[in-house]
Amino acid sequence: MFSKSVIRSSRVLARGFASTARAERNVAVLGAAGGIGQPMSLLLKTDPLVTKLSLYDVRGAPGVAADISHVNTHSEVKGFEKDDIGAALKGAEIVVIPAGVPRKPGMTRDDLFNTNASIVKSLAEACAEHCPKAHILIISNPVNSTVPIFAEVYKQKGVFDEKRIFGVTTLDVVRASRFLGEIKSKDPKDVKVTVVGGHSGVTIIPLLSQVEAGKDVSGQQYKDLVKRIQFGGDEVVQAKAGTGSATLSMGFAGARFTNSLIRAMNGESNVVEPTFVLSPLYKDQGVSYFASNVELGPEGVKKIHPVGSLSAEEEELMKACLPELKKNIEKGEQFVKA
Ligand SMILES: NC(=O)C1=CN([C@@H]2O[C@H](COP(=O)(O)OP(=O)(O)OC[C@H]3O[C@@H](n4cnc5c(N)ncnc54)[C@H](O)[C@@H]3O)[C@@H](O)[C@H]2O)C=CC1
Ligand SMILES: O=C([O-])CC(=O)C(=O)O
Repeated sequence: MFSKSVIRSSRVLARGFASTARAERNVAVLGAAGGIGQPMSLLLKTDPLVTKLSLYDVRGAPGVAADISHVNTHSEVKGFEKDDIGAALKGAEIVVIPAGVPRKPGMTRDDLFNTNASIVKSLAEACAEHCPKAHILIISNPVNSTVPIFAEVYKQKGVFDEKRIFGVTTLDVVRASRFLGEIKSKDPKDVKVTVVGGHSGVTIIPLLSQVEAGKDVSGQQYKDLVKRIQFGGDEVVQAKAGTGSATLSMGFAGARFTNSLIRAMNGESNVVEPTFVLSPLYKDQGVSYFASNVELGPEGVKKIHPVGSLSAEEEELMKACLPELKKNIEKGEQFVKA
């Protein structure tokens, strides 16, 4: 699953290992025993760029850690019990957060707000105390609200750094590439679709007009493809029939984003991923967070790319996205301010 540049980067690290210290990259996962947490932690264990993995959950993390620690890669894995979050976060450079409840059929992501807002707020308080400089990768839904919640807690604690808080929207990008590749009979690795906006329903905007393979998709096929990308999460929720939402594909997507960030932290240039961050792009319309292509660097966000030129259809998608996104963001901010 890792790109040629990762393999190159890890070989550089491996070559340097005999004579120089390996770049330490400590990753903590909060919610590590869950449906996403387990496969994502396994993939992180297989990532040569991760050197230490701290697995935390309110239940079951030591067992998951014991299991994963037997995989024969060089990284060290430790599991932490409910009351040990401080120890789990100590020294973490990247904290990936899939803690919280998933959807059941008939629910929207916003229906998760009441439960997950409190979980994310308490985890933000713990991160602010124990690893305020770590990069934070938020997976817990509703991402459009949980990212502002996390940021507001950090502002209150005086440790906010807009460059280090990311909403993980990689699954939308993974789906867009897979679904477009499928209808065009192309290898998804050659079909890179930028997905902008947020992470729920109409706030998800795939920019198909900017991809060679997507330019000529039109009419009903275009509508169906956009709908499938926007509501791909529902497809999985329905198929799982009450037992949860996407976990395995999300584990893959979360590990991919983490790997991209580490490569950028290790000095690789031009590492670009769509992600939901504090953004100037639609600030004038009251939308303070927005997912777009972001160049990553050692300090996190290096450069936020503009969305580029939009087709008439994409302009319409943007009109539907912005008011919904604004509402979701404000709801998250108000939760902490109140
Ligand atoms: N950003 C995205 O693209 C996606 C986000 N999600 C979201 O990810 C979240 C997790 O989904 P699943 O792993 O399927 O759920 P799950 O229920 O299988 O796992 C969640 C884990 O979080 C743990 N947890 C609960 N409160 C915690 C706390 N305070 N501290 C640490 N751990 C805590 C639980 O014990 C459980 O092990 C959901 O909110 C879901 O909607 C799911 C798929 C894609
Ligand atoms: O649909 C859900 O609830 C989980 C999710 O965010 C996704 O699969 O994109």
